[in-house]
Amino acid sequence: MGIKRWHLVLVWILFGWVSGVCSLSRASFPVGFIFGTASSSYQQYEGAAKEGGRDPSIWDTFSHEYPDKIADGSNGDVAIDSYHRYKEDIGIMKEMGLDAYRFSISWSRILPNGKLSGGVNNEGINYYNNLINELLVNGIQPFVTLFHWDLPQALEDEYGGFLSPRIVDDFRDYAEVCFKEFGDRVKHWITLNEPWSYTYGGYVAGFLAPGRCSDWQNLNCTGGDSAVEPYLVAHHLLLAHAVSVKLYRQKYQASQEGVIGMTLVSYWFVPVSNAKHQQNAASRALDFMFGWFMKPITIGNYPHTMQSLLGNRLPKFNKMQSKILKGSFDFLGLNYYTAIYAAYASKPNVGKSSYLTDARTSLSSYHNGIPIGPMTGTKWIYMYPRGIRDLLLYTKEKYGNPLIYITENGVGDTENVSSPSKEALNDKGRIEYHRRHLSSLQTAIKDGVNVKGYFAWSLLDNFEWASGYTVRFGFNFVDYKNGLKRYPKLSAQWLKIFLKN
Ligand SMILES: N=C(CCCS[C@@H]1CC(=O)N(Cc2ccccc2)C1=O)N[C@@H]1O[C@H](CO[C@@H]2OC[C@@H](O)[C@H](O)[C@H]2O)[C@@H](O)[C@H](O)[C@H]1O
Repeated sequence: MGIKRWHLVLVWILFGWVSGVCSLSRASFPVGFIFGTASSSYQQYEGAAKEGGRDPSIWDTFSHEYPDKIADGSNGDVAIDSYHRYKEDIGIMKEMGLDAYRFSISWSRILPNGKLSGGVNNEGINYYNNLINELLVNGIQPFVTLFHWDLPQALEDEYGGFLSPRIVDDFRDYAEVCFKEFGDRVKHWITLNEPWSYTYGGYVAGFLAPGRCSDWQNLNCTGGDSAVEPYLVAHHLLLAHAVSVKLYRQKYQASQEGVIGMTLVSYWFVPVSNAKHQQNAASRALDFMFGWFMKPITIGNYPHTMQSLLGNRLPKFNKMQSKILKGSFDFLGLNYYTAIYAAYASKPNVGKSSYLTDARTSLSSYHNGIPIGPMTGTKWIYMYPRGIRDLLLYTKEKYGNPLIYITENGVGDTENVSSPSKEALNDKGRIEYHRRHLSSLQTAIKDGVNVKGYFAWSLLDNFEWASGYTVRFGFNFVDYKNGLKRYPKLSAQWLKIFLKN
């Protein structure tokens, strides 16, 4: 029986698929596409919590006062000691062939008591100058986040941190010190990392600092109101962002020629069926997580769904605030980890409101007992690579195709490995996760999404907030029991080859 035409077509398709998937490399992406890794100051990379003139952040307080809220009762006092080892770590980045490094500045290392009036800590300025200079001499671009959740404790004590509008001017003053001191060499600024996570973790569910939520939610919080405080905190985060972008554009951008944006995180929400009310539920879920911040920085106001469902619980922007918020980003940082099913949920019959139920949606990683994607080493991350493309296409279509950098994507291992064993370094699951997400990202680029870079979370294992050191996201293993020695995992070798070709 002769080879039929459709046989040839099938072979051609299979060959194309195999060569596409297997030969994915830097060359699969546009020339100039930036590949990097991401990190943050307190959470993972700095340590030296009490050294170099730094004063406590809310994470120093939270991890020391509530060790039971951290899986292994640990903290970031030493973390992985990048404060002293940054040259070694930059050597690892160079060896891997990375183009850029995203890190955050510790606010309380620059302004120990949070305010400009309290004085600038020159040891902090020196540390970050050394870090930035070492990156640049090694041909690595710094992408700098101003706020990655480690608020100076002094501001939390004085006026409740982001619960108060007073934070807006203090954040702007802090941002200006950074623009002045580092802006001649830092050309990519990110004002906030994941304002949703800071708000949700710190004021809705209470598992992140400062650990606030409604008492009736029985989540062992330190006080708070999950129906009101999250919307106040988010409002002040947005205003702090907007006044800092305005300052940068008015006073520094012309001479320093950098760009500034914000990093948002979102699930991709999959409706449990095509029924209209289920599709609307998924859309509402996106508004309450992504649109909550993306809409204000795009058009200067909150999503209509939030306005109609929340009424007076949602603060309002005045004309001036709306004006400075609208278009307050040159690029969007987008963090994507996983997708989740969204279903319609009726208004809860308990009289109490909470962000947890305000969107009238029920979220689950399972539908009819089937997970949304293969499980991974991290309990809330199910492999759903098409979600990065769907979220990018949604952003392109709904928010005017902005310039985007994927500023975090990654997966953690939770095996209780404590030594750099063969098994611990053999992280095939991480290779599969990143390869599949990069393949999906490549498709999104072909679909016309304006994405110019990808930062993996994370270069090194590190302190993972409520999970402490029990979850490992690094391409490089850190031996916490033996001098924080760094060991490349299999994924580090894979990424090095990916970046070379
Ligand atoms: N983890 C987040 C928040 C993602 C929100 S999506 C999903 C929903 C949810 O409730 N959680 C848990 C959560 C929410 C907020 C913060 C941390 C963890 C999610 O991660 N973002 C980035 O993820 C990275 C990996 O997060 C880890 O994920 C596994 C968790 O067990 C661990 O505590 C967390 O640090 C962090 O290291 C970065 O600092 C952070 O920017």
